[in-house]
Amino acid sequence: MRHPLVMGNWKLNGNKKMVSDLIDGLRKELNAVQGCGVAIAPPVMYLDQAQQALADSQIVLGAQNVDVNLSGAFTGEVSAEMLKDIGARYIIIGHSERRTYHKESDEFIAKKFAVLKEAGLIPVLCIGETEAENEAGKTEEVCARQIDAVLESQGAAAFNGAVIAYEPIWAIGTGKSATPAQAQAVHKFIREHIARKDAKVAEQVIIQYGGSVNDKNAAELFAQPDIDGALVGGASLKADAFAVIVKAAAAAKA
Ligand SMILES: O=C[C@H](O)COP(=O)(O)O
Repeated sequence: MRHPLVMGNWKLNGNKKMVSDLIDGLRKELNAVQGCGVAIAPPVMYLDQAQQALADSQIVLGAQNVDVNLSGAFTGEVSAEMLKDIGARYIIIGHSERRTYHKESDEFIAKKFAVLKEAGLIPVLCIGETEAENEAGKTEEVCARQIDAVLESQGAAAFNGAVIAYEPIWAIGTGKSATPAQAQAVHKFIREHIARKDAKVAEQVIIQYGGSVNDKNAAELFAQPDIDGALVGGASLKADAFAVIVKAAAAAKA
């Protein structure tokens, strides 16, 4: 039985006070929630502060990126071992903002996936199509290609214990979420695509939806059978809104 996971991607936002205030708020709001995994991915600069603030809570630390290299002359990078050392567990890779602004390819992201698995960390593999691809009817083709980069290099078993976040790019930060039916159709396709290689792996893999998830639309998204929680951007910066999303996931999958 899959458990939902709601993860907050803080992106390039925050400062020391905000980290402290937001985590205080989350701890209060989410104190008694059960049945839904919760993670936050603050900017790398604040991971240590966040980990200390999360002590003895059920909220798990995550991170927004990782390098493919483990150590050496790679200025500005952060390794899987460093993330592990600091206490992070869920690591976002392949976010469309990195694919776009940092020109990360499917193959490069697949390498990050392998590095994280090797380190015992949990990849949160973001996939999703642009608006033009969506309008051209290429959503499934794009998602399949992005997943295949991992499937073909590492096999279906690599998705054991991993997380996929389906994030249509046209829905990110736009206030225009995919409808529950639209998202469910793509999630079902993703699960079936993996099931062609390994049905057991496909059944357990957590497939989050991301893209303008908020406290108003979360419940109807989570009511869909293949939507296992969310990767939340903007709404993860407010403790009360994020808590409503987490509680909606817990209630939908109880
Ligand atoms: O990683 C999170 C996604 O990019 C969604 O961001 P958003 O909730 O602000 O649309």
